[in-house]
Amino acid sequence: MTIERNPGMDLNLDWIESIQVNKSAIERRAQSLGARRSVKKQHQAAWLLKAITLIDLTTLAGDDTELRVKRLCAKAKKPIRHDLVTALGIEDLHLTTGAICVYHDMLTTAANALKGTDIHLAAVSTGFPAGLTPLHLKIEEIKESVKAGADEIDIVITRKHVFSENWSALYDEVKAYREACGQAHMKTILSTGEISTLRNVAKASMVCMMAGADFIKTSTGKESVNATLPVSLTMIRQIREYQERTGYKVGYKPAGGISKAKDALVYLSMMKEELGDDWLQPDLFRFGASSLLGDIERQLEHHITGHYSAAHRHAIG
Ligand SMILES: O=C[C@H](O)COP(=O)(O)O
Repeated sequence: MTIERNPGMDLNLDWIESIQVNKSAIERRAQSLGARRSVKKQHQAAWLLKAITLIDLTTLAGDDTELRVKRLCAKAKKPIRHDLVTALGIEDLHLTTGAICVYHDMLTTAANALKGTDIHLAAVSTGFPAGLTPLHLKIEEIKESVKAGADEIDIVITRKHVFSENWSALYDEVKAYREACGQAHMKTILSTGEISTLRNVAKASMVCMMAGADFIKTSTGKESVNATLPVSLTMIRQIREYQERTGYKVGYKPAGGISKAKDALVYLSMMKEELGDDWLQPDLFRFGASSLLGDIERQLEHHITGHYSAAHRHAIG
């Protein structure tokens, strides 16, 4: 599947001001998604394998080392143990994660380790996680990361533009980042745990898409509240609205605190039901996660005892 890049559009403040969010309906829907079994038991292994292909395998710690990043890249290339691959009969799938996500300093190490693979390389940027460095330095940081091999740039927005509802300032900022990214895909992190209301989340999502975001992403993973289902529903409904109005598909990346396989399945069934199968592909959906893969591997181990059948592999394609 080839996804056309989001070209963005002129900021339409009337459109932004008209955005409403029905908080109680969103919360009800989130509750029902979380409460029911998201994927039938016999299909779970196939969906877990699919989830692996959608992970931006992440390390964003102050004590990151080249060795840690090399190990992470090795894991991205062979995300599950050889004995599990054999037991599942999926040697021919050449399963990998969608991307590796690191700080700028680790890009060269990661780019070398990922050479010859299709795994994307994402860099967090623009003064991640707070985004409070001067604008010209943030633009320079993006350019340096693209030069160092990143083909995806995860930018953070200036939260005060949201608090002050200064939508044109947010639009100009994100548009400048978009230009600096060049051919690299841009994921726009809203830090939804810090921008208070679902209405702010919805409006900021739309402004970022108008400014040319290829993905909108919930969180840095450093806020006290990260990805949640109500926030996700709010964001993906704006993605749907943007597509209905412009014809362009924008991707979604929930990030931060997603560490359980069963939560990943809830996210996947939400995407399928709300936006359709296109949003189950790595071009339009990623999990930003540092520890989800470990739990998926553990759950796959349980499944080997009987529920997996090669016939379910079509769900991965
Ligand atoms: O963008 C990715 C997040 O920083 C990962 O957060 P996590 O460590 O809570 O999975």
